[in-house]
This record gives sequence, structure tokens and C-alpha cells, in this order.
Amino acid sequence: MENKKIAIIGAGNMGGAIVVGLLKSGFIKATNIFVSDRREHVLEEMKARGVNVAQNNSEAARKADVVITAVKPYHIENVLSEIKSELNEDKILISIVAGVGIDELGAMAGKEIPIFRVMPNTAIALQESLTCVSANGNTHAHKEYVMNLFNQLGETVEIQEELMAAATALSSCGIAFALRYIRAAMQGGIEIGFSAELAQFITAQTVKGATELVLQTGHHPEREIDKVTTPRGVTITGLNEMEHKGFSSSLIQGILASYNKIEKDLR
Ligand SMILES: NC(=O)C1=CN([C@@H]2O[C@H](COP(=O)(O)OP(=O)(O)OC[C@H]3O[C@@H](n4cnc5c(N)ncnc54)[C@H](OP(=O)(O)O)[C@@H]3O)[C@@H](O)[C@H]2O)C=CC1
Ligand SMILES: O=C(O)[C@@H]1CCC=N1
Repeated sequence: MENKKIAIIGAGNMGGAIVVGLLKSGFIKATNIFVSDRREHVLEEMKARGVNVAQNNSEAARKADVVITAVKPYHIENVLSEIKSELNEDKILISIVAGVGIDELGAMAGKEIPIFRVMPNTAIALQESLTCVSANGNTHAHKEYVMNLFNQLGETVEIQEELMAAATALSSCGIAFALRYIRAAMQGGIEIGFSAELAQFITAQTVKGATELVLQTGHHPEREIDKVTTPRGVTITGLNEMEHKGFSSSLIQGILASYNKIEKDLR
């Protein structure tokens, strides 16, 4: 178990999910986690999980060795101006804020400190995130710790920072895109006879199976698709109809739209 203390500033969807994942992983004791948030009910929920609730962001940052900022893009500047006096070269700043670069974070912190920019997704609560990590030049001594931290919470990939917007669209937004596929498939399933509950279970387990086929074999999806599409059979009929209606094209355009939005400026 790690002895470093972790502060999480902003315990909403992602900050809260990180706390849940960390506690499940056993990587850190609840008493070594400090959260701060401006919403009282969020803090009550965190308290119930046994983690420390700080009076304010500065107190959380002061008490921790590692500070994870998980506030919306338009709040990060205020948060960093509040906590910058607590940051130094021995502390690690990890930002999951979409669309805010390492240089900008450094400028907001106003000093040369180790900064990691990290892009997880909400499956982090189940230790099933795909987390992309990039870092500034002051982080060599801390990289192993940070990779290890996020490896407890799923799979971790180190990327060049220029790919961070792409990582956000593909992995972080990707959870919602995949879930929308599941919802649509369920709606189809209901129309052909299943109850909503059974349609959800069948769809989710089917998606899990498809995922494992790709992850465990490393095969290109089309190779596995070829095994399903019997000539003159039902699968190719359905697939071609989906493509006539723009299935792949609409997914690709959606990913590009998300990417372009991040690139434009989220603040
Ligand atoms: N949601 C996701 O799937 C992902 C999100 N991200 C990034 O993570 C960040 C957080 O997103 P998400 O968790 O969805 O957002 P949430 O709004 O759910 O969580 C942010 C929390 O921080 C609180 N907060 C706002 N300002 C402050 C402040 N000054 N001090 C302390 N707490 C504050 C918010 O309160 P209030 O509601 O009052 O503002 C809220 O409770 C964003 O920058 C996003 O880009 C990255 C990957 C995935
Ligand atoms: O939608 C958003 O802006 C955030 C960033 C990635 C996922 N959720």
C-alpha cells in the first residue's frame, strides 16, 4: 500500500469515481485521501466512504503529496490560484481537466512543479478506465508512481500531450458513445420482443463479449465480424442496412465533433 497522501479537488462525477476506484483497489487507505468540493452533499457522500473532507481546497492541497484537480475547465484557474502557495517541486499535480494544457496549468500554478495531465473515463470507479497520461519535464522522479497509481484503476497509456484532445474524445467521451450504442440496441431488442431488463442484460453481455474478442485476440474487428456474417445470412443484412443509414460515418463524425470542440476551447 502506498503511503503518499492524495487530495482530490472536485469530487463530482470523475473525482468521486476516482475515490471509489482507489478505495476498491486497496492502493491507499481512506484516511490518506483528502477531498474538497463546494457541494455539501458531495462531501457528505465522501465522508460516508471514510475519506477526509477538507475545509477548503488549500487545506486539501496542504495535507497531500499528490493533488488531483477534477473541476470543470472553467473552474481550474480559480482552483489553482487558491492552492498554488501549497504546491512545490516535491508535490505532484495531476489534472484531469479536459482541454487545459500542461503549460497553461504551470502558468496558473505560477511555478515549476511536476505536472501530469491525465485523461481517464468514468469506468475508473470499477478499476476499468482507459487512462492516458502525459507529463512535463519535471516529472521523472514521479512517473513510476503515477503510472502505478492509474494502473490500479484500469489500463494506462503514456502519450504525447498533443494527443490529449484525441484521447479525451476517444476514451473519456467514448464511454458515453458506447453506452448510446447499448441503449439503441436495447431499443431494437425491445421492439422485437424482449423486456427492457432482458434486452439490457443481453446487449451488455454481448458488447462485453465483442470487447473481449478484440482485447484477447488482438484481431481487427472486421476479422471477428467475418466469422458472424454468414453469406446471404441475417447479420450482413442488418449490418449493411446500418451502414446505409450512416452508422460508421455518424460515429466518426461524432468523435471528430467532440475532438474539434476540445481543440476550440472548453472554457
Ligand atoms: N465526466 C467525465 O466523464 C470526464 C471528465 N473529465 C474532466 O474532469 C473534470 C470534472 O468533470 P466532472 O467530474 O464531470 O464534473 P463535476 O461537475 O461532476 O465535478 C466537479 C466538482 O467540482 C466542484 N467544484 C467546482 N468549483 C470548485 C471549486 N472552486 N472548489 C472545489 N470544488 C469545486 C463542482 O461543484 P459545482 O457543481 O458547484 O460546480 C463539482 O462538484 C472536467 O474538467 C472534465 O473535463 C475528464 C474525463 C472524463
Ligand atoms: O464532456 C466533457 O466535456 C467531459 C470531458 C470528457 C468527458 N466528459
